[in-house]
Amino acid sequence: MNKITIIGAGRVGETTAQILAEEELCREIALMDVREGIPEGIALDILQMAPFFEFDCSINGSSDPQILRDSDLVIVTAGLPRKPGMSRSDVLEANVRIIDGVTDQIMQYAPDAMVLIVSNPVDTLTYRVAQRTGWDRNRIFGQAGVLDAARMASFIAQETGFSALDITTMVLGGHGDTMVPVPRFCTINGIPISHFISEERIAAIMERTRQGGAEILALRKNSSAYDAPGAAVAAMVDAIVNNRRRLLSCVALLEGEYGESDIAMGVPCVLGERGMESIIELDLNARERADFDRSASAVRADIERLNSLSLS
Ligand SMILES: NC(=O)c1ccc[n+]([C@@H]2O[C@H](COP(=O)([O-])OP(=O)(O)OC[C@H]3O[C@@H](n4cnc5c(N)ncnc54)[C@H](O)[C@@H]3O)[C@@H](O)[C@H]2O)c1
Ligand SMILES: O=C(O)C[C@H](O)C(=O)O
Repeated sequence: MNKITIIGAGRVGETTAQILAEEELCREIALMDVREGIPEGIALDILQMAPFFEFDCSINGSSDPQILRDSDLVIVTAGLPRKPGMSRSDVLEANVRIIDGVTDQIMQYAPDAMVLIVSNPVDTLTYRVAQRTGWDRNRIFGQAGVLDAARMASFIAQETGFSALDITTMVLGGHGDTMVPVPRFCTINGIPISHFISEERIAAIMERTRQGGAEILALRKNSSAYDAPGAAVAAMVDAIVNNRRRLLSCVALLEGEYGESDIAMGVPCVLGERGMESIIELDLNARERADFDRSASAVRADIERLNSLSLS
């Protein structure tokens, strides 16, 4: 891939840029932020890591949206993070106004790009970008399940003492308190986690996963998570850039899959060079289905709130 632009040079944007550079996932990284000087400063700082990490891609920053020109992929991390005690939905109203402006800039300067949304509430904002652009849904998708699955895998690694490398997890639904970790699809080198962990402890890990973002927010106080989120975004970029066709939980616009439409939420997707290439429909059991439906209702409530706002 030639050029990736990150809109929002805050904590998640900066961490993502660092990892993209270290892993040399494209030839050119651009950072854009409304805070003048900040994106330029971050770009210069990351560039000076090049001799240590041995990369030679270019990194530039600007507050001018023209920096978006020629982007193959745009990553959106612009917007407010929640504060302790808030839900991700509490920043919807502030962030949709930011996301609308950013979407218009992407449509003007990078009309052929794919767009990866990170800003919260990520399901509703991915839906919003899809609606506003009208672009094919393979080009518009969000990051949530890759991070949530990594959190669950790290908790399972702590619980069992096994390497996180061997742990595969799956988290579906909206990226909120109703997210749906699916233990039936969680394994340690192919062996179901129920072989190693009691039902009671699995339930505790599922709940800790649902609260994974809030746990970090409570500890960090002035900031929500950004290290693992940056790594999760980079993993998605790697799947696209290298056309790996990885099966990852992504926020995708549903068109009848899982019995849902006119909504975006976390489902297993194939991620490759064309972006969100397809959605895998799993045969959920009654319990999983009920949890998925509950999560869809929570996302739908946010979409209804979004639709009731007077926005241009
Ligand atoms: N989906 C996920 O898994 C996930 C994970 C972590 C964070 N997030 C979300 O990502 C967002 C960013 O989090 P953060 O910790 O980096 O916040 P932050 O405050 O550190 O950074 C946000 C940046 O956005 C910039 N910004 C605001 N309006 C802009 C605009 N119109 N154009 C360009 N830049 C603009 C701000 O100046 C700031 O630098 C939050 O909404 C947060 O909740 C999502
Ligand atoms: O918790 C948050 O608000 C940020 C992000 O969604 C996360 O899960 O870390």
